Amino acid sequence: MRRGDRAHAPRTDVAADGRVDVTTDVMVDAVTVGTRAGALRDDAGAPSPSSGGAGAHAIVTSGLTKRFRGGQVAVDDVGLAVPRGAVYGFLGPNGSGKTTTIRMLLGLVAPTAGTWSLLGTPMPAGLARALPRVGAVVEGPAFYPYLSGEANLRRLDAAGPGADPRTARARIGAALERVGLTAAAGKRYRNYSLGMRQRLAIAAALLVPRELLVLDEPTNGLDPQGTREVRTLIRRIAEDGTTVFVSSHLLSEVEQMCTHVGVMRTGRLVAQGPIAALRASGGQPRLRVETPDAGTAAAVLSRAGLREVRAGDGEVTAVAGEEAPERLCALLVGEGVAVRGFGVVRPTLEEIFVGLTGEGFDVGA
Ligand SMILES: Nc1ncnc2c1ncn2[C@@H]1O[C@H](COP(=O)(O)OP(=O)(O)OP(=O)(O)O)[C@@H](O)[C@H]1O
Repeated sequence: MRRGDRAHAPRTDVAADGRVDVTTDVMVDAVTVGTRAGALRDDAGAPSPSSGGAGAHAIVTSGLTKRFRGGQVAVDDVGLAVPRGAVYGFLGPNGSGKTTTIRMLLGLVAPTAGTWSLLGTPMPAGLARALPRVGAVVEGPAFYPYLSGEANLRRLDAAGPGADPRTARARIGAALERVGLTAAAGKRYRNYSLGMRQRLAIAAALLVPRELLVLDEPTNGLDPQGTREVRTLIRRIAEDGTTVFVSSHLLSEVEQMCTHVGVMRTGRLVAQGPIAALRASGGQPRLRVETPDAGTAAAVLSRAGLREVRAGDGEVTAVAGEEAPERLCALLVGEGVAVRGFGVVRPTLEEIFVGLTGEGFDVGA
């Protein structure tokens, strides 16, 4: 990962506060961040929507923009690159433009500017060709409360394009099985928990084989149990080879189930890349010592050659470096430091985002 490299078609903006923001159309297997310092990425070629993203990407957008009547820019120059096989977390606070982006991707609303491709097919010309390979739960299908889950799927299946009635039973059975609702197939929809309802919606999207599944906030409003169920299901679907593009306003959730992340803030994509690369970009792990003797501990660690030693109230931190933690612990104790807690901590994704973008990450806002 190199700081300062510029991704494909870089554009430099100077904001009113003098902040220099280098953003890019798209990125590939790397982290791209709009930061004060500039873009951050690995060296890689960039996919382009017009070439269908070179086939390696399920979604590519370039300069995707939506300005609503009245002038509000909901999505501003967004360059997504979603590799095939990824579970891509589209993260951002409420109102940051996630749903509008998803609606544009699926052809539900026309972009004001920009280009995009789905499964290697330039849009919107290829919508009819690509959409049958894309499952989506955006607004949620309308289910009848008095019908069972299975009966609801039967209705949706019959209405689906090209559904062969001879294979409907097997198709519905497989979809229910896939989302873990076989045992509850005969139960009325109105008696389903919220988690079961969400899984049924996903089953409806999977009635035919899909290469890409797009889910808009699938765990919104679910209790912890329902959230776990949906998270597990998403992982399983991805293991079967389907690319999943899932929006969320919860960083912890994205961290738990996604391989890649794109972060939206006020309509702009401010960071994007594999979670592992993003984590690695956050710097080295830090040693954290809880002690009432912070001054002494800091001196001992400095003498031991540790960098960035910081003494706070009841704790000392430093870059962990090469030294074995157990040796450092023994050293501290040997110097008479009362060690109450000792560990090596990695920066959280939230801390990394703040470090990279220079802004807080208040996704709950
Ligand atoms: N049809 C519309 N007309 C005008 N403004 C709109 C319209 N749809 C969305 N917006 C505005 O665009 C911005 C982005 O909304 P969007 O729903 O895409 O965000 P989001 O990140 O999905 O948030 P949420 O999770 O709350 O839906 C918001 O300020 C919203 O009020």
